[in-house]
Amino acid sequence: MQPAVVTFSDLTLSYGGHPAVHHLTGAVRRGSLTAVVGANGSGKSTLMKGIVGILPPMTGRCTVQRGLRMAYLPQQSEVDRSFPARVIDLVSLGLWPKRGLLGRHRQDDRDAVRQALSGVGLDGFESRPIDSLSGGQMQRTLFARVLVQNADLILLDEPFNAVDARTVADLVALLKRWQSEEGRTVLVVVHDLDLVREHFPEALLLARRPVAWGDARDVLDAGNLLKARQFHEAWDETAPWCEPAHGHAHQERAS
Ligand SMILES: Nc1ncnc2c1ncn2[C@@H]1O[C@H](COP(=O)(O)OP(=O)(O)OP(=O)(O)O)[C@@H](O)[C@H]1O
Repeated sequence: MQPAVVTFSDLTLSYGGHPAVHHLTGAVRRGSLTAVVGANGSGKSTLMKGIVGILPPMTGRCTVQRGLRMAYLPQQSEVDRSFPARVIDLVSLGLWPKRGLLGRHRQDDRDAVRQALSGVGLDGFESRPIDSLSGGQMQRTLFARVLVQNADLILLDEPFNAVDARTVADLVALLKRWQSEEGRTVLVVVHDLDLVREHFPEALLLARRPVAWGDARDVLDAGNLLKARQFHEAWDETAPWCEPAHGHAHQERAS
C-alpha cells in the first residue's frame, strides 16, 4: 500500500463554531486519484481549505506529509479575473515557489510556461489578457499554472464547472496523466457523478460527515447516495455543535 500523503484524524472543520465537515478519519494515499462528491453545502470546498491549511481544524487533525509540494485550484468564482494580467503572467505565478515573487524568470522557466500552455491546448495565448478568455480557456490557463507548479499533491475544486465537453475531456485526460504516469496525488471536487464513475478510481462522499470513501463505483451506489441525501436534509444549519451519539461517523478508507 502506498504511504499516506494526507491523514485525517477525527477532523472537524467549522465556520464560527458551526461545523461544515465533521469527524473525518482516513488517509489519502500517494498516487491516488479521488473525487470528492456531495450535495451543495456538504463540505467539499471546506475540506480542500482544511487540507491547504486556510482553515485550521476545530477539533481533530489534518496531517500533510512534510515537504510535500501542493497545488490548489479554488473554484473559479474565487479567482479575480478583472485583475489586469496576461495569460503568461497568471501561469508564471506557478513558478513562485521555485523563483520567489520577484525572482527573474530564466529561459527554462519561459519554456516551462510555454510547454504548459501547449499541454492545455493554448498555444499562442501567452499575451492574451485574462479578462478576455472564455470560461473554458480560463480553466485551461489555471491548469497550465498547476502544471508549472510541479506539485506532488494537486487539489482542484470544481474544475469542470461551466466548461464544455471537449474541455472536460482534455482536462480529465491531463489529470489522469498526472496520477497514473507522473505518480502525483490528485483530489478533485466533482458534481458530475457519471464522470466520476467513468474516470475516477476512488471517491469520498460527503454530507458534512463522511458517508463513504473507497472504490468510486461502490461509494456512488444507490444506498450511499440515499444516505447522503438523508444526512443532508436532516442537517440543522444553525446547530452549534454535533451530538456525539449521532455525529461520530468515523470513516476508514477502503483500500
Ligand atoms: N466562509 C464561510 N463562512 C461561513 N460559512 C461558510 C463559509 N464557507 C462555507 N460555509 C458554509 O459551510 C457549509 C459547507 O460549505 P462548502 O462550501 O464546503 O460546501 P460545498 O460542498 O463545497 O458546496 P458547493 O457544492 O455548493 O460548492 C455550507 O453550509 C456553507 O454555507
